[in-house]
Amino acid sequence: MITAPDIHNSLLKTFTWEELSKHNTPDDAYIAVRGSVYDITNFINRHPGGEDILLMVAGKDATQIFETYHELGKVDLTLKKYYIGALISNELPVFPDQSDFHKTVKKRVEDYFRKNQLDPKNTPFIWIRYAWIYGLLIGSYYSQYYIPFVSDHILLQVLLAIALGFAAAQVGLNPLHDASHFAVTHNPWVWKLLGATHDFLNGSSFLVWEYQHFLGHHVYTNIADADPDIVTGDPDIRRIKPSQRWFSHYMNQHLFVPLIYGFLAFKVRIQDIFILYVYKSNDRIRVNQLTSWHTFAFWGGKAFFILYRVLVPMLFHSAWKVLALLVIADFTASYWLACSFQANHVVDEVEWPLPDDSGLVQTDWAEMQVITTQDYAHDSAFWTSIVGSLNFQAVHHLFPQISQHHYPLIAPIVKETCAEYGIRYYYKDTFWEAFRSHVEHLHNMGQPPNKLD
Ligand code: HEM
Repeated sequence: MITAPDIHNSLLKTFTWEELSKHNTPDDAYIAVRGSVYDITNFINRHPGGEDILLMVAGKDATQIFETYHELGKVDLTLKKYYIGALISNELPVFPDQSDFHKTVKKRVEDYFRKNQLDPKNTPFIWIRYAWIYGLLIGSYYSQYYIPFVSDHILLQVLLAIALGFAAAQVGLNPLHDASHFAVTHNPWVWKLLGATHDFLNGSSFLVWEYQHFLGHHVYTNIADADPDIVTGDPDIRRIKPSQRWFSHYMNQHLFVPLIYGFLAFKVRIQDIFILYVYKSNDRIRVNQLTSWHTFAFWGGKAFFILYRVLVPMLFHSAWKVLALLVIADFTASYWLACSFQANHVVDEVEWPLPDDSGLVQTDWAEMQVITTQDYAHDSAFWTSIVGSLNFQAVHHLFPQISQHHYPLIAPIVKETCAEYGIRYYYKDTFWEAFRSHVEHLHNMGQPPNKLD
């Protein structure tokens, strides 16, 4: 754990979170870790994990991210060199010092890779998976519109649109997701390029996903007003967390809410623009200045998506047909993604932690990752391969920096350590049971609160 260097108290410079937030550019970058502030401006372009990561966390408290993405204590001495003062207030919830469970599970998993001489991020199998995903996407797109026999039969086109939607979801669940956690190779350029395939092939921003998922959801899982995945209005279309006010239209939400998940992909493409250019924030997660690469990938991706999915096909087919096939593919991708995300966290069994009045979450961060998560179907190679290993969600939340290919190998270590420390591990035997518990959760959250008391 990082502690402030031994400096006389009178020399200690202090920063509020608002002051910290102003130091968020490449020429002036501070971060906070465990209540200490560090000026990392001169380290940014020397960071072995690449510049982009540090530019996203600049001006923020990066405690959990810093501790997750480095081996236990390995880079603490490097960080200490940049110490400049203490953080005296917090923008978002903070967590207690790492518990014994947290340190033990991390050490055991790190030892496992050392002992077996395995590289946590490199495995040839993942490239085979990426190859069939990109192959399916390009093949189903091309044959749907440009191979004469196929493109003359609407039924075949519809089937290929479904295959295209499935492949688009797989891009999200695999290369995009792996790259956003730096879990494939040690090369920041590989992460950048794989991430950009989401911009160009799916029309959705890798950068916005990073802010939402890597900086938001993974740090503040299921914490209301901090986890961007569970942001809701008041009232909203759905009630998913106990802290939300109840309105009568939630009564039958379990019947209609799953139907609207089909609009996810469309919503995200539009929302991206507002997050980066209008609000400059993804709910409570502030967005920093964009690099020229990010600007290129964002606008280049949107333009290429419209070109290859709408304008070029319209040269060969009627507009209504192109739009109908786009909607079919989008609905397939959206349902696939939404259903697998919801089955992991928005379910009855898991916890919905809230910070106390001082902003402190009472549970250790790693323990919180386990108790806010539901796993399923660990024994099914089929489900593991088609949900991008998200059925090992607890392992993924504790060790997002490790290749998904290794999750089945380290899951027993995580489960045993949880059992040893008395930490509940929520598990369902099948995906369908896990998804059913999402629908049950919607049903229960839809009832007037005192009816369930
Ligand atoms: C807080 C956000 C940060 C994240 C998400 C992050 C992420 C990473 C990642 C992914 C790597 C591994 C690259 C690889 O796969 O080989 C890495 C390596 C490294 N990072 Fe960071 N980093 C962060 C901040 C920092 C800071 C502030 C410092 C020090 C001032 C630092 C020092 C290092 C060092 C020394 C390494 C090499 C470690 C090794 O050899 O194993 N990082 N970081």
